[in-house]
This record gives sequence, structure tokens and C-alpha cells, in this order.
Amino acid sequence: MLKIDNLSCQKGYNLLFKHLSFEINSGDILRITGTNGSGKTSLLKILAGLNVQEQGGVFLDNHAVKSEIYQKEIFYLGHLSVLSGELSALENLEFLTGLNKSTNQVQLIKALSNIGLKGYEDEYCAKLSAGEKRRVILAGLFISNAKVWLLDEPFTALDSNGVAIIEHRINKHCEQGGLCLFTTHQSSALLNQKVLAL
Ligand SMILES: Nc1ncnc2c1ncn2[C@@H]1O[C@H](COP(=O)(O)OP(=O)(O)OP(=O)(O)O)[C@@H](O)[C@H]1O
Repeated sequence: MLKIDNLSCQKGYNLLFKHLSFEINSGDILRITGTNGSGKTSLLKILAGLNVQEQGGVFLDNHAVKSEIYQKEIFYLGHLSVLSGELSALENLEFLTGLNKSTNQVQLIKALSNIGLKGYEDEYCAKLSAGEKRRVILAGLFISNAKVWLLDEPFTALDSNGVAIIEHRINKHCEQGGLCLFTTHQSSALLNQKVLAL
């Protein structure tokens, strides 16, 4: 269970949210909604341990956000690309999944193929389109062992086929006991999603 307890977040003079408390259980899909600047990215970054909250706590099965156990269980997909343009798609994926020693190269190549990047393994990421770069990162998400997926605008730059793939994978991940929190300004066909409005 992911527990958010009495969270407050201030940016400059702007109080984005306060006394925010909720719980997400295995199998839950939570869509975080709100206008531009309402604090969706700030909240996801706090849940990823990348931003520090003003007040309150974040726990996964009683493990605090900065703990090693918590950090091993999350995958954060942010706005900015974490890919190096000077490395190939496969090399970037190796780097992204570097902490997961159980993943071998055959699995990485299969993950790229599954996301529509068969034949792109040795292509430098600098040469890939925005949607193709996004797919390389999503390949990393799909083969990660992370239980909690924190996805900030996961559909950005993806075509309709890419959106369908990620929606299918989110549903499958949560059916198998995972958790997913995501933001989007697009409509989404995800099943049984709960909504948190900021
Ligand atoms: N490092 C920072 N310093 C000061 N203000 C910040 C900082 N980061 C974000 N903000 C402000 O906090 C507010 C919330 O930003 P955030 O990115 O969380 O919003 P959002 O809901 O994700 O927006 P969008 O829908 O546009 O992606 C914005 O007004 C932004 O300008």
C-alpha cells in the first residue's frame, strides 16, 4: 500500500496543496488531474523522492520514501528525456535497467521489439523521433521489476498505437498487483481508474 500522509507542497509563494492524504492499494490506477501549474508533477516528484515536501510523509508498506526498499519499488517517468543521444537505443536501455541485474540483452532486445522498435537497437538516440525516444524509456519501464509506476504525461509524443500499448501494459501491471499513478491532459481508456483532482 502506498500511503500519502498529510502532505503539503509550496513553491515560492505558491502553496500547491496542503493536508493531502490518501492511500493507493495493489491493483489501483490513480489518475491525477488538474490545470497547468496545479502541482501534478510536483506531487509525482515527491512520491519519487526527487522533491522534498514541506510537511507530511510518503510510505510504501511502511517504508519511507527515501528508503532503499521504497526506491527499489518505484519507476518514475518524467517529462525530460533521460536518454543519451550519443548512445544507441539498446545501450540506453542497458543503462536504464542497469540496477536490475537479472535482465539480459536478449530480454532488452525483446522489450524494444515489443514496443515497436525492432531494428532500432543500434540506432543512436539522437536520431530517434520524440515518440521513439519515449518508447525506449517505456521499454525500460515494462521490464523493470518496479511495483509502483509514477508516470508524468506518459502518452506525450506517442501515436495511437503507442497509447494503446501503454494503456494495455498499465492495466496488465495493475491486474497483477502493481500500482500506477499517472497524469495526463488527454482522455484515457484505462479501466477502473480512480481520480485525484489537484
Ligand atoms: N523549482 C521550482 N521553483 C519555483 N516554482 C516552481 C518550481 N517547480 C515548479 N514550480 C511551480 O509550481 C507550480 C506547479 O508546477 P507543476 O509542474 O507541479 O504543475 P503541473 O500541474 O504538473 O503542471 P502542467 O499541467 O503544466 O504540467 C507551477 O506554478 C510552477 O511554476
